[in-house]
Amino acid sequence: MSNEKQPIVTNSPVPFPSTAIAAEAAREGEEPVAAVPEPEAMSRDGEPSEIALEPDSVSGPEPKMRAHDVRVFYGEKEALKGVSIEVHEDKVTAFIGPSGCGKSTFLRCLNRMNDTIPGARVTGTITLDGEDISSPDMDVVQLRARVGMVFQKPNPFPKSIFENVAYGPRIHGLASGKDELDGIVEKSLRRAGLWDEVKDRLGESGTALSGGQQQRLCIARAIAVDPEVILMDEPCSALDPIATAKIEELIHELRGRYAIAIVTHNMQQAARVSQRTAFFHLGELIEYGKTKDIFTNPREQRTQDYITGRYG
Ligand SMILES: Nc1ncnc2c1ncn2[C@@H]1O[C@H](COP(=O)(O)OP(=O)(O)OP(=O)(O)O)[C@@H](O)[C@H]1O
Repeated sequence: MSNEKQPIVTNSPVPFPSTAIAAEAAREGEEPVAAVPEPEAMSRDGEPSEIALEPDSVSGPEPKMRAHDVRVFYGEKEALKGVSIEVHEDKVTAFIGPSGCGKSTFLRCLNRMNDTIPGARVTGTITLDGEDISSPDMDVVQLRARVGMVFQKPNPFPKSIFENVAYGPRIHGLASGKDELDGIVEKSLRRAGLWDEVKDRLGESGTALSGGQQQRLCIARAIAVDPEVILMDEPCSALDPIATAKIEELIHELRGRYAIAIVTHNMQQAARVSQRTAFFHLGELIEYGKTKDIFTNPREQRTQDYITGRYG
């Protein structure tokens, strides 16, 4: 068999239902490609790519979030070098690339989590529904409710399952009374695919759940404040294959209700769950496009090398 351009979408180590997700991901993509390559993207022969588009030339529906020329500095070091990309409401966008290429750094830009890192400085523009998230008018607490985050390691509060989910709606004043709060907790746990497993033990500690359940609890916690975007930073890397499959299935179900961006080291996972993929390398966005195209017909040699396992 030829070694070239092996599509990896069929190479799933995780059983059904993720296989079904992969099939859908592979079918996905009749709409125009919202490709926004890094402006300096080079083609395989080293010439500037003819198909590189300026970010503003992208057609199609207005993205939920748009990043333009985003740079991140940790002290003097430029960790992210002018990234322009879009996150769409009805799509899962995967960020892939070798360790240290800036995936998590970029993800954190989308809800200003880098503000919490001493010495980190972000330039460029990121909009949410057209509104600059760095503007003085943007309340960062509200922003992080609208753009929620799920981390690599499940991090439930050391509180009850109920309180883990109720905490956010309570501090954001989303429920006018106990019944409404109960309703939000149930709805969020249902959407996170956890309700049936925990409905009889809501008073137990969230930390007593299995790793996969904890991660779904963290997703329920993010959902409870009614976000528009959910950012996931390697949400399955601490989970076994069965728990991973459940999270992937959940991502599939949540798509459409929330814009989702996911950082993953696992290319099969990116292929299974996403409709758009962005490949980062050494702080640059090398290529961004339909997941199917990135994995079966990448434009850039560096993408091809990465997805075929030549480095990373
Ligand atoms: N808090 C920080 N302070 C200083 N440098 C940092 C910090 N966080 C990340 N970096 C550096 O920024 C670069 C990008 O890191 P980042 O964690 O975003 O990459 P990544 O692609 O998510 O990596 P991984 O896949 O290993 O998690 C790396 O060189 C990293 O060392």
